[in-house]
Amino acid sequence: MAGEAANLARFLQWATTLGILDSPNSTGTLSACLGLSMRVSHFPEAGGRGLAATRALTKGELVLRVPKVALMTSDCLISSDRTLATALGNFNFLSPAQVLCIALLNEVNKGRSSWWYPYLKQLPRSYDLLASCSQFEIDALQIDDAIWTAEKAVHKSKMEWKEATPVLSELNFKPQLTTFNAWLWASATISSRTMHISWDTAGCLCPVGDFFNYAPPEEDPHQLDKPEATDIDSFLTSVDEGEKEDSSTEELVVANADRLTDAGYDEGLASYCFYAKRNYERGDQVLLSYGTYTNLELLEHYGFILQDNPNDKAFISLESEMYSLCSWPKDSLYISQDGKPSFALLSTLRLWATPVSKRRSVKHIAYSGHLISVGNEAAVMEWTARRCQDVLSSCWTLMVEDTRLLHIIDKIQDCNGEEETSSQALREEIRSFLAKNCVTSGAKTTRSISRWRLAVEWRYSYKRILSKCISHCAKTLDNLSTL
Ligand SMILES: C[S@@+](CC[C@H](N)C(=O)[O-])C[C@H]1O[C@@H](n2cnc3c(N)ncnc32)[C@H](O)[C@@H]1O
Repeated sequence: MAGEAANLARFLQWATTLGILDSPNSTGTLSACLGLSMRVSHFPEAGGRGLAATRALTKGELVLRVPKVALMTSDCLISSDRTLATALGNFNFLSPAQVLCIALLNEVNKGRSSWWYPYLKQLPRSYDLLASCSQFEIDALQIDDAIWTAEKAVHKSKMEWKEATPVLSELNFKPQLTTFNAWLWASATISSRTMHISWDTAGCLCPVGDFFNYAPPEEDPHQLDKPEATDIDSFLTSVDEGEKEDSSTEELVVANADRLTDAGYDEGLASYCFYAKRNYERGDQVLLSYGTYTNLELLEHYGFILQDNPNDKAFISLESEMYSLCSWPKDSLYISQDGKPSFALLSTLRLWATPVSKRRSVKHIAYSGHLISVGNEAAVMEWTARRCQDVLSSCWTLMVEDTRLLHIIDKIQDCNGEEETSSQALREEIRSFLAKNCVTSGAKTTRSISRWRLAVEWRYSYKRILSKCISHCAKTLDNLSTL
């Protein structure tokens, strides 16, 4: 801990000399890069190390400026290292992210002699991104879609590492920096800490700017959802309105493409600039929205999830005919965090539940988000609830068991020993974890427990969405039965 504090102090001093500054109005030489608007603090429940406001901050205010010279980019690392430039020159098939990974490891390999040493020293030692998960941790996700995503992430990392291996050898790195674990560390650093820049898709590492923890964007103006039309008023309206233009799917696809951020590189100021996304009181954690992410995406790219993520979604497998019926993109067919089917999913299900011969004539109603008929709506709700229930039943633990398991994992983390449980499924899962981890070192086990916990938390949050959806369907069916 003392070492960590010393590393942080040295890093902040270094950052100050580079002109990183948390006040846009200060002039002259400052003794510290932070303190005027924010300070480094610890938020155990919301990201660990982060930035706290040292005064009231106003929404839109510039709270941090990181000059270009302090941004770690592939360009700057390569241009200052001829050996690296030559080695990379022989392997021009590598992606920008692979190049940045290699350049980052190259700096780590230099140790104290790296100009970036103070920055490198205070980076996290390990991460909990999906790509770092063992098969046990992946299986703990329980849901096929998530397991597939995690296995794909591991596979992708392995492939990228293998492709990069000849360059790592050519650069004569210390053996421990050529391993897959070292690669995972570098790629997780890049995935979870880089900021967008227009001149390199790999982004840049932004000292101090990468201390901001995440909060989801307040609202997502690009959501595909439209107002729901499940009630009888909108049903009647839709019948009165008659034929309407189909909603433009193209527009919706384009709308989902760009991400929201409250930071960006400012050419005029030649700095990366961070703005307060809302008003903050002194002591509040100052947060940044890295973008709009589901919990699975947060886990994949950043290694954490949010208990209450307004952008979380559950994807359920649909009949193949459903995908071909609709022109919405696949990723718009989901159940939202509140348990309601997305606009596109509901429209698709309504069309699918219509007899084939009638689909053409009701397509415009379905695509404008309106209920087609009471019978159709009831069929849609019954199908949706059944599909959600099937997924829940296919999981080897119930939600209540997941909650219990989280409690047990906390006890294991606190070294309080074993907890009794009457659930056979939980006993199996705990036994399997202990069997796989008893031979590994303490630090490794701690990481593994933390990733196992994340997987259980994730599956619980997914099941909660499905269970909310079942309640939503039951409520809608109830309302329909009174019509
Ligand atoms: C850009 S860094 C933020 C600073 C980081 N906490 C640090 O100590 O350097 C992003 C990482 O912080 C953590 N993080 C950020 N926001 C979080 C949140 N709301 N909840 C939990 N962890 C969070 C995750 O580990 C994520 O990968």
